[in-house]
This record gives sequence, structure tokens and C-alpha cells, in this order.
Amino acid sequence: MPLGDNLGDKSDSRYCGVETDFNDDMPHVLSHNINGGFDFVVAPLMEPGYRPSLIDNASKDCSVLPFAGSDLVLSPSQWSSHVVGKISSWIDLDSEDDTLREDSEIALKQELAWASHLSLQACLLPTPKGRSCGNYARCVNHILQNLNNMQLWLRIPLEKSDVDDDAVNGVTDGMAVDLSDSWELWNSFRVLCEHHSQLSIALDVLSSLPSPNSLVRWVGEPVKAAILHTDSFLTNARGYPCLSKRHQNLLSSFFYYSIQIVLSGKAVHKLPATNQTDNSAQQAQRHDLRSYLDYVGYLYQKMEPLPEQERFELGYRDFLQSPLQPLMDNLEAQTYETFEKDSVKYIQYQRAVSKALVDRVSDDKASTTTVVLMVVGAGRGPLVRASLQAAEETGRKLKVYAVEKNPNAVVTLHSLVKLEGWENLVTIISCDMRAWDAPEKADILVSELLGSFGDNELSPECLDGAQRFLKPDGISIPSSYTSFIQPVTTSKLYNDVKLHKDLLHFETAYVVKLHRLARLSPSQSVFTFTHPNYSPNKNNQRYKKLRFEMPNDTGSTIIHGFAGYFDAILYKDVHLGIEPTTATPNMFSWFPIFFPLRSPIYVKAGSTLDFHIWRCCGNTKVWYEWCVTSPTSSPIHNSNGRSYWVGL
Ligand SMILES: C[S@@+](CC[C@H](N)C(=O)[O-])C[C@H]1O[C@@H](n2cnc3c(N)ncnc32)[C@H](O)[C@@H]1O
Repeated sequence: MPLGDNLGDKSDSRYCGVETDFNDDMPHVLSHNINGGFDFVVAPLMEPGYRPSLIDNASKDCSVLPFAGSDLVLSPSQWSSHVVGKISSWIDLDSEDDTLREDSEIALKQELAWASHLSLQACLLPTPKGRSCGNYARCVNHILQNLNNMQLWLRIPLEKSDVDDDAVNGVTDGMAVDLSDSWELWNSFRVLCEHHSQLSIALDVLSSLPSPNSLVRWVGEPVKAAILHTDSFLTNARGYPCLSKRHQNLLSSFFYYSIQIVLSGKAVHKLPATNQTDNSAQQAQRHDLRSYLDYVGYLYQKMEPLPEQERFELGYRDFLQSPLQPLMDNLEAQTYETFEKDSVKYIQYQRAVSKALVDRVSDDKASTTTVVLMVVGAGRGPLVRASLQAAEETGRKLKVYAVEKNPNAVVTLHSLVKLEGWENLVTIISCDMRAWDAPEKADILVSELLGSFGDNELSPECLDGAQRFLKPDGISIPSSYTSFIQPVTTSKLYNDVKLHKDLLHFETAYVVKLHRLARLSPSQSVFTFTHPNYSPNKNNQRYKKLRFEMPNDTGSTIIHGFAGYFDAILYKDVHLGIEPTTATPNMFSWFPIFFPLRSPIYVKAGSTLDFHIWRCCGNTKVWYEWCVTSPTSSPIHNSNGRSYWVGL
């Protein structure tokens, strides 16, 4: 299917459509353009001269509307796969002219009803005409309440002036939209339509582009198509169309985010004849936008292919998952297997253990000293293996205890020890580390109890319980971990959470491979835990207030929630983590975490956003609560852990 929502997952596909004029010979329109290399057409459904008020009352009842052909002229699959309906551009639902406004409402309803009848996957709605779009949004909102699966692409020009917006426009009317930034127009419209998931965007890309920083916002918005005008193309040395470097980069990001391209306008380049055989008759037969389409295809081909890991993760993009609860639940074999494939993680652990061993035992004592190392939360044994390899690499002698509370993983540990011949090196303890009565104390305690947000799988609580059997000068690997958070625009995730129609899902943190999101301000550190922790008033409750400065040149934005990450210091300079600016390359064990907001929050450019987060501990559970207090206040999410918590 060349069109529609399912496109989102196929980042290795490019779909290109063409905007056409009205033509009542739809079979011709379609075959001409599909043969010309396009995947779909964006075509008017109704004759341009039609106005409902022009039909006299007598003929109204039996009138046949001037649609572009009957439904029978194309097959149902042709309509739905290859045609996007273009709603009449004269429609102006906020006009002062009552007749035009009333005509507009009737025509909009008629055209969308016809498009639904044809099972089109999408219709392109004309750009709102003025600074106020209340009536237009109201009519669209009515239609959205009863729409089949069709998407409505609101046509929005990609423009934002770089000057101070209020100064330019002199904001006079609180209800009016700031026209110097088209994002405001979109935002106002979608807020009026209650962030409906079937309302999306077709961005009109013009010959001049707004600042790169302001473009970032659109990634988090539901942009389904980018309309590229032929007059935005430059001419290369050979006379062919090409795009400026900035337009090229923009197109690459559209490809990366699976945004479909629609070419619009007449051919404005006079092409040189290619060779003698390409005579004028053949040239005439060629689609006159072919050279533009070829250029778009060329840019697509030029893109770097996705790395293998990213290809593997395609199916996880923007897919909400509940975080694991490895303490309360027992992980499945499949989950362990996925962990174990992440060689980068274990290489980092091996490097950390090697450094700790060398620090612990000098070279001259290496053959006479045995280091006691305990892997707490050993799973099926990869950290045991990494530790033994570190010992071999550094020539240190090791005695290993592998402590694991999941009896199913312990079965695997036993067979692994036998298979590897580690019987004299490794003792398996089937026990919760918080309850184990260890026969001796450890020099090194190795664990990996980390969640996407660092402490969210209760590593602090488990290691506090385990540090009883660490020697006073013993080493914990990891020695510390820190969570990070940043505000994001992600209408996709917001709408996916909203689909559940309950409070619980808006107060849950999700693990998610973030893709269609705009990171609006650099991430900031949240909670740090250090091990071992001998402070007398040990307490794992935390509270942090963070102030995010929103950049001036980005334009105003909307916050759908917060993306969370962690970074762990395993030992000295060996770290691993997923915070985007310092992330360990090629490590895939953790996706970020997402804390949603019940209602998106509008933030003006250059203003600040105050976010609060609490880590709360009860007798049986640990949970987070979060809220925003500026520029507006949100409710406190997950009060008392009523919706989401991690069991102790
Ligand atoms: C994230 S997994 C890591 C497993 C393994 N170390 C690896 O890297 O593949 C955490 C493991 O710790 C175990 N675990 C969690 N809390 C524990 C506790 N309090 N005592 C013992 N094992 C625990 C879980 O059952 C799980 O096998």
C-alpha cells in the first residue's frame, strides 16, 4: 500500500505523490501519473466552479454533484491506495461572508463524505485562510467524530519569520493566531480539535526555509506529507532541477521519518534534450515532472542505509512498552536471550572488572591473592563470564559467587557452570540478595539491575541489601548511576497513550524506542545513586525540581511528556548509558523511558518550563510522581503510586 499510516514503520521506503488539477477523467489522471513514476495522486474530488448556493432549490433534491468521476471509474483498491482527495481550496469556513461560509461548510462535508465513500486513506484540507480558524476547526472536529479510518492532512505552509513575532504582528486579539509562525496556526487548529489522532499535517515546503532550529519541532508533530513545489527547485549546471543544501537535508529527514513527498506545480525547468533518440515525441510522452521526481529519488538513494541494529529495531519505533519488573516478576528466557546478545554491554563490564582487579591486587600479588567477586542478579550468567574473562585477561585469581533470585535462571546457571567447567570457580546461590547470609565478604560486587531511568528497576534497594557482604573497602560495579530527563514533543506517543482512554495510562512510564519526537531542551540530570552507600541516614526517596530553558529561535512548542535516560559509571572512567549526548555506541539493551503528561503544555519560545519529579518509597513498592508548574500547572501525576509502581 503506497499510502497511509502503516508507512510510518518502513523507513526504507520512499513514497512520492503528485498534486494534480481537477480532471473528471480519473482513470487517465491515475494511469498518467502512476506510469510517470508516482505512487499516488493528490487530486481534487469536486469541480472547482461548484458552489452549493449556486444550485437552485428546484434541482437540489435530485442534483448530481460534480465529482471527478463516479466511484466505479477506479477499483476500490485504486481509490484507497493511489488517491488522496484534495478538498476544494476556495473553502473558507471563517469568512465574514455568510454565503461563502455556509457554502464552505456544505462543500467540506460533501467532499469528505464522498472521500469516505471511496475509502480514501487521506484527504488534504486547505490551509486556514485567516488568523482565526475557530469555525473551520469546529466543522472538522464534527467530521472527525464520525470519520472512518481516513486521515485529514491539514495543509500548513512551512514558514516562520526570524524576527520577534509579537513585535511584528502587534498581538491585538488574544484569540488570533500569530501568522509569522505557521506552527501556531497548526497548534491552534489541533487544540480546537482536541488533538484528534486522525488530524495530521501536510507541510507546504516553500523556496525559503525557516531557521533549522524551528524545523526540529515538526518532527514531533504528525506530519504525514511534505508538498514540494517545483519553483522551490534550483537549476544545476546541466539545466536540471536540484535543491539547495538545506532543502536536501530537510528531504533526507523527511525520508528518515517516513514522511511522504508530494510534488506540486508545473515543470519550470526547460530540460536539454538528452540524446538523439530522445526525440520530441518521446519527450512529450515523458511525465513533465519526471526530472523532479528523479531528483527526489536520487536524494533518497544517496542516503546512508540504516545500520543493522536500527533496522532490527524498526518495529519497536515509538511502540509503548511497560517497563520490566525484574525484582517482582521473573524474567523469561527470551528476555535473557535478548540481553545476552548485547556484547557492547558485557565488554564494558569486562573492562570495568579488569580495572578493578588490577587496582585491587598488584601484579606481584596476583598469583597469591584470590579476589572474591559476587555477581548479584546473575541471570543466566553473562556477567559471570565477563568477570572470569577479566580475571584471565589481567592474570588475577577469582572466586565467584553468582546470586540469582529467579529459580528458572538458576537452572541455566547450573548447566552453564558444568558446560564451561567452572565448578571450582563459581558457586551458585539461588536466593534474593537482600536475604542471603553470605559465608564471606566480597572484594567486588558486580550487578546490572538498571532500568531505562537508572534506578527504576530498584537497583538502589537491592544493592543496599547486598552491601552487607561487601568488604568495607570493597568495590561496587556500577559505582553510581544517574537518571536524565528532557521535555519532548511527540504527538504519536501522546495519542497512543490517549487511545487507552483512562487515567492509569497517562500516569505510567513507558519504555519506548523514541523516533518521531522533538527534543526541546538539553537533558538534565535527575537522581544519582552511589554504591556502596554507608551514609547513616540512607534513604532512597528523592525529589528534584528542574528548570528547562526553551530556546529563543525554535518558536513556541508543545510538550507531550518527558524522555528519560540513564548513565552509569561502572568503574572509574568506564561508563555505559543511553543519554543521547553520551550514549554508549551500539548498545541496545535499553530504550529510553517516557513520562507522559495528561494534557500537552504549550510553551512559548524563550520561556522556561518547571518540572518536578519525586521518587517515593513505600513498604512494598517504589514509584515516581511528576508534574509541571510553569508556564502552567499540570496535575501531579501518579499520586501515591495509584497508577504505576515497581514492586519491592
Ligand atoms: C536486568 S537482569 C540482568 C541479568 C544478567 N546479569 C544479564 O546481564 O543478563 C537482572 C537480574 O537480577 C535478578 N535480580 C533482581 N533483583 C534481585 C534480587 N534482589 N536478588 C537476586 N537477584 C535479583 C533478576 O532476576 C534478573 O535475573
